[in-house]
Amino acid sequence: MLKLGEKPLIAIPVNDKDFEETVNKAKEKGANIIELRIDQFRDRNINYILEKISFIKKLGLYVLATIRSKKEGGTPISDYERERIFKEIAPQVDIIDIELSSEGLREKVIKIAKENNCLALVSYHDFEKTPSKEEIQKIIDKALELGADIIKYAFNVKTKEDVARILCITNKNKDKNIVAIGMGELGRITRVSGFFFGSVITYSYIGVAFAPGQIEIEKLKDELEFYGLLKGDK
Ligand SMILES: O=C1C[C@@](O)(C(=O)O)C[C@@H](O)[C@@H]1O
Repeated sequence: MLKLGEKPLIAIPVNDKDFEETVNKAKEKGANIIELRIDQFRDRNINYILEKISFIKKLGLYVLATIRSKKEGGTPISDYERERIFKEIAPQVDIIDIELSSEGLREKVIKIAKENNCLALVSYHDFEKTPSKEEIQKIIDKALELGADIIKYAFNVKTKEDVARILCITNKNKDKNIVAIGMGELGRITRVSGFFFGSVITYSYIGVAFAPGQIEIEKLKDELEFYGLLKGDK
């Protein structure tokens, strides 16, 4: 099983366009996790998805399965379809991502993850703002109450105070498995510095960024190296 917190983990989101080329490059460039953004796949046939998972695992990379809801930046897929896909692929993946806002489905998906020895990653995205520290703490506490193994929050950063708030609340919760992301240019710094404050995974990219402020993997690795993070120093 994936060990969190031992060293910074780099996740590369992919869809099924240029899949093998991107995943091979991710392996070559030192990524640890491939996030399958199944919501962006052109084909969501189970065997097609399982082939992708097998390709990733043969390279010794971990698989994070995400079927992002429309309201949090994904594409329109029914909860029934999302549950069906997660059920079918759970035995083969390492982490499953489900939004805190997917009420009803979230409980089922967390149960599916635990029944299949996957880590349940409960995620929260706010593309408008960075909430208050009290609101962020409520997000963390609710995710934990639901049984999350990992809590991810990705907020739109508008000010340096937003950056400070994200890092401080992450530091306050560093005993938990937190993935802290400040989205946008100003938030970019969190994608490296988050590891100093307890964040366990950062999302990078090869080719085209999946979200605002992502850092290309070679530049990210240089920055992690420069700040002594690759040695596991926190
Ligand atoms: O939730 C996240 C984080 C992310 O949005 C980012 O900001 O890097 C990228 C998404 O693919 C992933 O599911």
